[in-house]
Amino acid sequence: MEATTIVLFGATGDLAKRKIYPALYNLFVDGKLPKAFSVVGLGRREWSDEKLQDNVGKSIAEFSRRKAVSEEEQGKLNEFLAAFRYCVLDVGNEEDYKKLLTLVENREEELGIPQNRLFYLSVGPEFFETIAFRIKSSGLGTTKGWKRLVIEKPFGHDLATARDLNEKLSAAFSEEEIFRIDHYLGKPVVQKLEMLQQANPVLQAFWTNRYIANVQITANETVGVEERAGYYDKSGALRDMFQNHMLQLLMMLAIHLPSDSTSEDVRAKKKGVMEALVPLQAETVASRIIRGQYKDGAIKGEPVVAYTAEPGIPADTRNDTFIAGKLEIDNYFWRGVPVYIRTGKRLKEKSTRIVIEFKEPLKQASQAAQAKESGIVPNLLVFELAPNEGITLQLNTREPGAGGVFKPMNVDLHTHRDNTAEAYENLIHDAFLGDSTFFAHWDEVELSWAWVEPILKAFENEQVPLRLYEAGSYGPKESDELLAEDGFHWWFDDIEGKNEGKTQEQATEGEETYAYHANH
Ligand SMILES: NC(=O)C1=CN([C@@H]2O[C@H](COP(=O)(O)OP(=O)(O)OC[C@H]3O[C@@H](n4cnc5c(N)ncnc54)[C@H](OP(=O)(O)O)[C@@H]3O)[C@@H](O)[C@H]2O)C=CC1
Ligand SMILES: O=C1O[C@H](COP(=O)(O)O)[C@@H](O)[C@H](O)[C@H]1O
Repeated sequence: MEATTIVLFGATGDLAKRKIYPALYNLFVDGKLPKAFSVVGLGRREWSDEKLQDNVGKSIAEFSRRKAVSEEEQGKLNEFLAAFRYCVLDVGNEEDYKKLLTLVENREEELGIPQNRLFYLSVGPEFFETIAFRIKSSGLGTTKGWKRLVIEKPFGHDLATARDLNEKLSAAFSEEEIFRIDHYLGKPVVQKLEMLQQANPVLQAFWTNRYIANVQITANETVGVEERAGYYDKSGALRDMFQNHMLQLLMMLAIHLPSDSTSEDVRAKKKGVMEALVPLQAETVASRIIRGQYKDGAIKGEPVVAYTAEPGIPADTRNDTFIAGKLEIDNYFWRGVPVYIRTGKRLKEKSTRIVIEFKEPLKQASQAAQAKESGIVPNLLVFELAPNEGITLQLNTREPGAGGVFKPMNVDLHTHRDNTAEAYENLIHDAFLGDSTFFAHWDEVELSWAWVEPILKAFENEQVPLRLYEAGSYGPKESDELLAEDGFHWWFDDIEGKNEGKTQEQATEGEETYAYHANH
């Protein structure tokens, strides 16, 4: 891996503290950073190099999956911290960039490394354009090595602003140099989706409308708006989660990849999925999309306030904290397979998963009824992203002497091993390598915004009712009805509450299956 200087805008901020420093440290310990690297942290705060190093050390102690406990580990940590320098910079101040350029060049000279520069924008989106412009105008972007831009979400507020931002970034960086982070693409199970398909012809063969009855993508959260009222009330679940993370999961799931696929192939296929996604019309939005907002309620026995009573949220806000939708992909593989997506805040449990429900082989009504009677459930392929990670295939089995009654049995295809790399580690490592497979290409971002545009308009024009749901529930009942109309239901919702407060693992302890609500 080539020697690199990371220029980190937003080095004093929350994301750097919670995600970026721990990720860099774990990569360093794993020997996955370049042998020679340097980090130049930036912010307006009057910090010194030592103050930054001290804060990075604290962030690792608090947030890293690896801690520096032993003397040897402490030595390694000190070696890591020695790579950090700090520079006070206000993004709008041209003079500050000159100072920064001098510092970066001096460091490159000191370490004897080429001018490979990775600019990481961990700042608010209002600064993205200015920074890209200043990187160019100050000469920071004129390197004898390579340059890359890693950029956090949100990428635009709608289609027009996203296009505008992209145009401005393109004046300073080419598409190949822009790495748009969508941290869901860094999640280990999501990265396995690609590999599983490529390496297993049997899965490829079943990945079609011939065998699949429906797909369900869920990202339920228990947290509310947290400290981000200002951002979230202008964003809502649609912009915050659906336009990016949820549609990225859909793309990753729906692509068909031959075993020798390249990064370009993956991106071309993802673009193809977005192009095949049946657009919603103003008249169809209300029948396909459920918009929700949480009322007060209780989560794991603790009372929580309504969204409108959260600090910093206007009492009359119509913002969406929940969204569910029914989508269709009109291509050879997926035509006729409904894809249901839901995500929301203040729901009963944290659960992020993709469920592929396979068709029932028994076609006749009498046989289907008989199958139900005897306990047969559909085959499911489940990708569990959170709170635990795992990939499971649910099959039916019958023990001798059990009165002919079937019961579900799980085949574990992958289980989480402790201390594996986290999303940010995977993504930052790829950015060092220049591998953009798991970053969002502009085409995908543009098509995603274009697809959600009618929903944004319909919300604005109040064409979709705002359904209030109790905090601690699974969202508005209309979200269940969306599936019920097609004869389906959301898998694994713990509606009877028998797994209240338990992790999925605890919930399934001693059971042969984790299909603990399969009979819903
Ligand atoms: N936090 C998170 O979990 C996530 C964050 N993101 C995204 O990451 C980005 C950063 O978020 P987060 O770290 O939470 O934000 P914070 O508000 O915690 O940090 C903002 C950073 O920007 C710096 N900054 C603000 N104004 C200026 C300025 N005029 N000139 C120079 N630096 C400035 C601040 O430094 P100083 O105050 O010293 O100037 C600080 O380091 C955002 O785009 C956010 O949407 C994405 C996913 C998750
Ligand atoms: O990007 C975001 O993601 C988090 C959820 O991420 P996860 O990895 O915990 O599933 C969400 O809480 C936040 O609102 C959103 O901005």
